[in-house]
Amino acid sequence: MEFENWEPIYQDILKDMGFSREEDEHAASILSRMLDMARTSDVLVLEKLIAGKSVFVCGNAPGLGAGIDRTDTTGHVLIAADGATSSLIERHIVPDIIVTDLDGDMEKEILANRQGAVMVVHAHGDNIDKLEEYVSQLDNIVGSTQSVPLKNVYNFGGFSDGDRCVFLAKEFGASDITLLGFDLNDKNVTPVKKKKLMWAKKLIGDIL
Ligand SMILES: Nc1ncnc2c1ncn2[C@@H]1O[C@H](COP(=O)(O)OP(=O)(O)OP(=O)(O)O)[C@@H](O)[C@H]1O
Ligand SMILES: Nc1nc2c(c(=O)[nH]1)N=C(CO)CN2
Ligand SMILES: [Mg+2]
Repeated sequence: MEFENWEPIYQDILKDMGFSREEDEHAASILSRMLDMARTSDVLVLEKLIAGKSVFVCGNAPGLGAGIDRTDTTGHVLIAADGATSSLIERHIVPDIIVTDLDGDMEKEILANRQGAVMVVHAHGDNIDKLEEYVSQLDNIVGSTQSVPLKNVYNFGGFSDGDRCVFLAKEFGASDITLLGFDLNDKNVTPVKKKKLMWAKKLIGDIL
């Protein structure tokens, strides 16, 4: 997605959530410098995995486990949103791609990464400590930001991990996208999470 089309939505999200663009941009520049020395993947790897393929995007709603258990995912590309990785790994399923701001079960994400999952690692104003802790432990990393893209830190559109998975699948030309483990009206969540899910509902509704 072109940043000029994403920017007005991003500004609305910042205002609603009370997040700072300056802090997001600071985090992106820190990630960019880290990636100069980290084990990265070419962004074309994502295109190769996704283009023309049928994609399952896994969100971390309580129903994810049951959703996976009644779905045959073989032959499909699996994209896991951060915490959703755990339910997959517990079932010995390795996602092809993990989209993460590094606040899921990182032990499980590192395990999945060692078994081949490409990591789309997101920098924002509130996860600089996580970037410092985990980037050096990961392999096959593509950097992402919700603000202005940099040479090695991309903005595919989307805000929280789940909706960024859907934007990623769209950006790289998935033939179709199926959501598993998404309950965007979940009432058993904190007020901040509720707002994030509301934005996810709007953003996904606009592009799916
Ligand atoms: N009911 C739900 N509860 C949690 N996540 C959900 C739900 N339904 C869909 N999702 C999607 O699953 C994604 C991954 O969930 P995860 O719990 O790892 O959250 P996150 O994006 O890291 O956000 P947070 O900053 O709140 O931790 C979310 O970004 C969200 O889009
Ligand atoms: N600044 C900021 N940006 C975010 C945050 C957050 O907590 N702070 N959480 C997200 C969830 O994936 C996505 N983006
Ligand atoms: Mg997260």
